[in-house]
Amino acid sequence: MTGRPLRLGTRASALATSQSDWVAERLRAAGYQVELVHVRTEGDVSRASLQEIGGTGVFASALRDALRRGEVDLAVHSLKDLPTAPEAGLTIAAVPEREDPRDVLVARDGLTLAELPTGAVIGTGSPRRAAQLALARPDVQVRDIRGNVGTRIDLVRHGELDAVVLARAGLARLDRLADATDTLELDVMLPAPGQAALAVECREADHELVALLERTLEHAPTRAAVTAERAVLAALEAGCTAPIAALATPVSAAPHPSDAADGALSLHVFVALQDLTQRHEATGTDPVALGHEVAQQLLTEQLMTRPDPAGLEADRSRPAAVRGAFEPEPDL
Ligand SMILES: NCc1[nH]cc(CCC(=O)O)c1CC(=O)O
Repeated sequence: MTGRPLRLGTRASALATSQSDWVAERLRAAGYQVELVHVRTEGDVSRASLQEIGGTGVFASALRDALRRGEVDLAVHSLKDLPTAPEAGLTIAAVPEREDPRDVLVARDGLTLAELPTGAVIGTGSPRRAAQLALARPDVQVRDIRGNVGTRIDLVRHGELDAVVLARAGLARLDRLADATDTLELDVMLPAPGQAALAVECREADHELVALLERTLEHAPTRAAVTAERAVLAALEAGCTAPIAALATPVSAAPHPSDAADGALSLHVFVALQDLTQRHEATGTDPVALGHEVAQQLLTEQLMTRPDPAGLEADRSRPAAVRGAFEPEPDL
């Protein structure tokens, strides 16, 4: 690590570049030399839908290959786009402090979600967002869209859609927060597991670099929160294919802010399975155990309350939750 700059592999998209630049700047401020190396990924090249090109991790895999081949030393991912399975030979050496995890609406004429007229068309490629929109506004239409943040906002600008839903963190990183017309509160729109957090990955065997990244970039409360959120995802992915939202926050009921450092987390989870939507909340101190506990509660409840297929067919009056496989949110 002495002498030679650290090679940070990045995709060329505006969001990936801004995230990589942010990490590079932090490392430079700590006294290290960093150079950015552009890596092309299948997710950037292909216009096919994410499901066609293989689902999870299409953006991460080319970066990971470059890491394993030794072409780059570290890579920055949006944590919510990373599959939960650990990657042999690589490690997430640091999870920096997350941004505001909420989703926002970018709507025409400065409209909020509540102000959109009946029948308004809202674009999103995320079954998680579609399911929660259907609950909050059963009267709007959800249209499946793809593309990076700029492309999505342009669909509203050009009048093809009334609104799109995006992660506030993505807009913040692109310095486009001014485009947001409404911040969706957590009781309306729970974010994806890991949303607004970054993962800084490197080779497990680069012990010096692992220690350097941890020292310079790691934020323990964010790591604990996303660990709980991803534990839910990992546990539920095995057993169901529903859209999943999860957010862990430090329990802040403590009378003195310093008491919150005892590590207690509150974990909120939303799952939409056909006509059945469930929300759960639990508190605990062990992130993985907490995630598994909530996943188990959801699976048990689902087995007990799942309506029979005939009932599902007959009851068309309920909000149309999304009937699709879980997919990590596409594009960028
Ligand atoms: N899958 C797309 C993606 N991946 C990360 C972000 C935003 C930043 C983040 O959530 O960390 C976005 C865009 C979006 O969902 O609006």
